[in-house]
Amino acid sequence: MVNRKPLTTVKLKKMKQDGIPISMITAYDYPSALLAQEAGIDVILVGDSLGNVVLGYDTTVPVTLDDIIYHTKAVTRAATSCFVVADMPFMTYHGSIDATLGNVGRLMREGLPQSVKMEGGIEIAATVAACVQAGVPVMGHLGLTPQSVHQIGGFYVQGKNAVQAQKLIEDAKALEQAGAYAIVLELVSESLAAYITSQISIPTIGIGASVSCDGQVLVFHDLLQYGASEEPKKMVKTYANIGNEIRKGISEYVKDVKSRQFPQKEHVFQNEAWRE
Ligand SMILES: Nc1nc(=O)c2c([nH]1)NC[C@@H]1CN(c3ccc(C(=O)N[C@@H](CCC(=O)O)C(=O)O)cc3)CN21
Ligand SMILES: CC(C)C(=O)C(=O)O
Ligand SMILES: [Mg+2]
Repeated sequence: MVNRKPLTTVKLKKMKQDGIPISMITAYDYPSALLAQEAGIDVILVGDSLGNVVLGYDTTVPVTLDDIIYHTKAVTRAATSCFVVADMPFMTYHGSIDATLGNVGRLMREGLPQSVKMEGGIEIAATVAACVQAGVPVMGHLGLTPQSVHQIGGFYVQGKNAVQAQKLIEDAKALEQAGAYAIVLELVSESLAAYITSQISIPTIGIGASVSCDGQVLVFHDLLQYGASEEPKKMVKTYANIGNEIRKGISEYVKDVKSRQFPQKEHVFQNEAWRE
């Protein structure tokens, strides 16, 4: 059982200075958050990837603020010492500052995470600054930003030419300037991730962005092979195959039910008094 003092944005920034890598994983419910915490994870992300891995959508676009609040509530009931970040869903932080602060406020009050995450750079810098001024820590997210998949045209490596790379570098600096305390870097080359990491004082947390980042994040269902039996993406290392374990367990159960091998005497209550 892990029992540590709660992590804070201040400590996360100090981890970069001290060269201590930040471990981050997504989780979407009570048991997964509890297991991640017991395993010693630093940061839990209630990612909008729940649209893919929990709700069965093709993209994160259909995920709503209510979806994220519902799952964040479950995660924060379990995560008492991990730092919990919740994704702001598609288009919930692109209206007026008032509307954005209303959405951020609902998520913070109802879901009780320590922080929110937003995709984008210079375009959302003023929004990030407004949230930080309101007392809400914001994690940025650059590189492949899945909420913009229809604009990008697919889930591709980002920052491949000088113009795109320069934009990413400026985005990272703008987020730092706006008061973000960390930035997820998704699907960028090793050298570009290393350069961005060296140019800002806040930690970068990579996914498909090399070991040069200050931390790493993966989707729970990807690293544990929990769910659709598809080829793992290049950026994923699978550490367990719980999908196989679950399939095996359930098929044994089905076999036992069909052959009347379950339940056995030990699973059943005996009482004759009702006859009298
Ligand atoms: N299960 C899951 N894992 C994720 O990491 C994830 C989601 N869902 N949903 C939201 C976004 C989408 N993400 C994705 C989706 C696809 C690739 C992918 O197919 N990447 C290719 C590289 C393509 C290229 O070479 O440009 C790969 O082979 O890894 C990567 C990240 C990351 N996020
Ligand atoms: C892939 C991570 C960074 C994310 O944004 C998510 O899980 O939604
Ligand atoms: Mg996300």
